[in-house]
Amino acid sequence: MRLLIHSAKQVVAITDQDVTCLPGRSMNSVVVLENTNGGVAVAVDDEGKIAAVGSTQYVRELWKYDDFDEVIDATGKCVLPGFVDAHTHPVWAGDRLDEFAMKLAGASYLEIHNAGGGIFHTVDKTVRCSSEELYQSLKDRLLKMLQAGTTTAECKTGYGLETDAELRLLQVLQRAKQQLPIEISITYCGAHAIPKGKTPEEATEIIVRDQIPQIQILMNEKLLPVENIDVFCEKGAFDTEQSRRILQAGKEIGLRINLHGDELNPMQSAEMAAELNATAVSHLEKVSTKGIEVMAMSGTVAILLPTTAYIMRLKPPPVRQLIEAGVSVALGSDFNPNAHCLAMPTVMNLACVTYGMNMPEALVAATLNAAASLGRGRTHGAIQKGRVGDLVVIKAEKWEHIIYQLGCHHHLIEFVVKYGKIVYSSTN
Ligand SMILES: N=CN[C@@H](CCC(=O)O)C(=O)O
Ligand SMILES: [Zn+2]
Repeated sequence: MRLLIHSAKQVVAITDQDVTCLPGRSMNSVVVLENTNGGVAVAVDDEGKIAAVGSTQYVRELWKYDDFDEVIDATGKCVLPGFVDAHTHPVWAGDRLDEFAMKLAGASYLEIHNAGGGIFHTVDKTVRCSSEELYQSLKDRLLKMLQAGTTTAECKTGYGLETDAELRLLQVLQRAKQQLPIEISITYCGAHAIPKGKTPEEATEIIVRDQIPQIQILMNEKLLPVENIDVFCEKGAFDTEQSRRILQAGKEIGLRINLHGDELNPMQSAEMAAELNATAVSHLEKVSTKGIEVMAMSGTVAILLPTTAYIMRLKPPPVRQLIEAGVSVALGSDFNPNAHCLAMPTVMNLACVTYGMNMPEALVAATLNAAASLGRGRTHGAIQKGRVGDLVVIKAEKWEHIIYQLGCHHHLIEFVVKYGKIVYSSTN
């Protein structure tokens, strides 16, 4: 056996049902295991899967301490599932500190983007950088995410745009997937902006006729493990019909659809996504009532990104309406040069304070529902027998402290565990 955590004050299982997500109002409560006689334990087997969860007494009847490679005494502490970050853009060079100052002075995101800054600025810096430099900065960011409790992250390309540049970013992500202890779900986001000198139609054509077929060849040869396809469906980027074409082409080569939609303008992205049976749509500040209804029917996960809305001072998405309609809501950090946040505890706090979510809803959104947005709702995001042993141990007697103590996750998180292996310890 790989790992035993015993005597915990609380183990937040999230659910005790056989489910792959918690939609709508069912997000409102999480299953928390407590036991006044010796606390609660979690055992992880040699394959990194949870073998048992229950009272310490019960788990100790099944195995002896000596049966485990590692044992953690969690007396007075809480165990949560590793966080799943449903939306990140982690491979890029340069920063956008100047633009942060411009936005503070009143410039809008689209004004900066349309003037050739924003994503274009980052693309310029990224394409000049070597793959080794890109990998080193990616590694640094992903390890910081891990230290903040994220054990699985969705990671997008999108700062290459041209075919070779996008393929290079996919390769950098693949190296990270092979070499780092954080689990990565790779998303191809070649349709992140219209490359300079091209029309949206030309850019769409290149993606559909050139980029996607090249990715398909590499996937077939098992050289690139891409999972999702993304498009920035927005005025000034790809319109809804161009987005539909690109996403459909991605779906045809076996990618899950996971797009940026209805963020700055109502684009009917949610309606289009539901028609294509998309796995997830991110942002949704401007989603329509019809869009919410059809997302609930198609089971498309709504990935909300409170850091972006906070930094850009956007009106929040209709979170309560999404939840009341029965949509599964997930959270992502949206880590990118515009929203420089790597920590899901901060994201959960923002979701509660700025989006009016309660703490169980925020935790479900950062664990099980985020896992569902990456096709991992059966295996990740909860502490249940048979699921992956991805765990966070915090130094607090109630799990809610990880949300409540804004900016203090470094002081709270004692261990981060991936597949039953301790991959971060605050004492080392
Ligand atoms: N909207 C598009 N993509 C990012 C921003 C990327 C950037 O500004 O570099 C987002 O999700 O917020
Ligand atoms: Zn994004």
